[in-house]
Amino acid sequence: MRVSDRRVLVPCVAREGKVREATAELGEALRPLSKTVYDRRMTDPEATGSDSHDPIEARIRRALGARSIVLVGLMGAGKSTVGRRLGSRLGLMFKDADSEIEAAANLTITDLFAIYGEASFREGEERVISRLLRQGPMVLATGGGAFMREATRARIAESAVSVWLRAELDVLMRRVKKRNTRPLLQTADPEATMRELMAVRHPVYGQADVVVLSLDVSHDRVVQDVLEALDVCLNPPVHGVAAQ
Ligand SMILES: Nc1ncnc2c1ncn2[C@@H]1O[C@H](COP(=O)(O)OP(=O)(O)OP(=O)(O)O)[C@@H](O)[C@H]1O
Ligand SMILES: O=C(O)C1=C[C@@H](O)[C@@H](O)[C@H](O)C1
Ligand SMILES: [Mg+2]
Repeated sequence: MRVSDRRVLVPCVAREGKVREATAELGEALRPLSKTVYDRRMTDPEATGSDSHDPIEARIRRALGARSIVLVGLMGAGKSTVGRRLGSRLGLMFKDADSEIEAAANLTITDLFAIYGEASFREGEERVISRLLRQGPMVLATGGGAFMREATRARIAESAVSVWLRAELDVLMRRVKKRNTRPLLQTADPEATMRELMAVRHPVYGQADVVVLSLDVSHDRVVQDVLEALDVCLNPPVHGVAAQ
């Protein structure tokens, strides 16, 4: 089953640490049981799709196979810092597209924008992400604008599970104030700029497979929310099937 196939996969939304399933286009009864769950249900009709003795990290790794986890979202959402911790929980390599672009160009993003302009940065970003996606499985933190590019979204859908780290404006602004290395926010009114970016980008970030709120809580709490949301998406609980 492909995660990008929304006809069969339930998009998941984590709200305030509590993972819940959003709408599924297919009814629950149409979702096939895995052989293991089917066997377990012979003796325990209440059994669900996940095995409590099987650590969440192992379940996710197994369901991912060769696919990567790609984090998307605005500047300050936590893609880099949460992503690194997520990679370490899952035993997956972590890559940050922004750092990879800087390494490839031997320039900072600020200098790349200043010398070559944003359009050239975006082309480089598309190429770097495409290369990284071929090197998975990994946890990949993208730059805030990367998912806005259709070709990049298509590549991510083919070879990864995408996670939108969604944060409120005040949380983002508190976080981005720590550094002045983001060219797009070097404006007279960075908060207004961020608000405009939210209006344009949120509908596109909303195409990600999984949405997790990046709340004003510890990094580790957000990592746990991402793991739980991924688990629900990749290993959906089985409900509503009558006992045999
Ligand atoms: N859950 C969190 N709790 C506390 N601080 C956080 C949390 N998430 C992110 N931060 C802090 O916010 C800042 C930005 O985080 P991070 O760099 O991970 O964001 P990003 O999505 O990669 O955006 P950018 O690439 O623009 O920095 C960092 O200082 C980070 O430590
Ligand atoms: O949101 C954006 O468009 C950007 C975010 C950063 O991660 C960098 O990729 C760059 O500063 C552009
Ligand atoms: Mg980052």
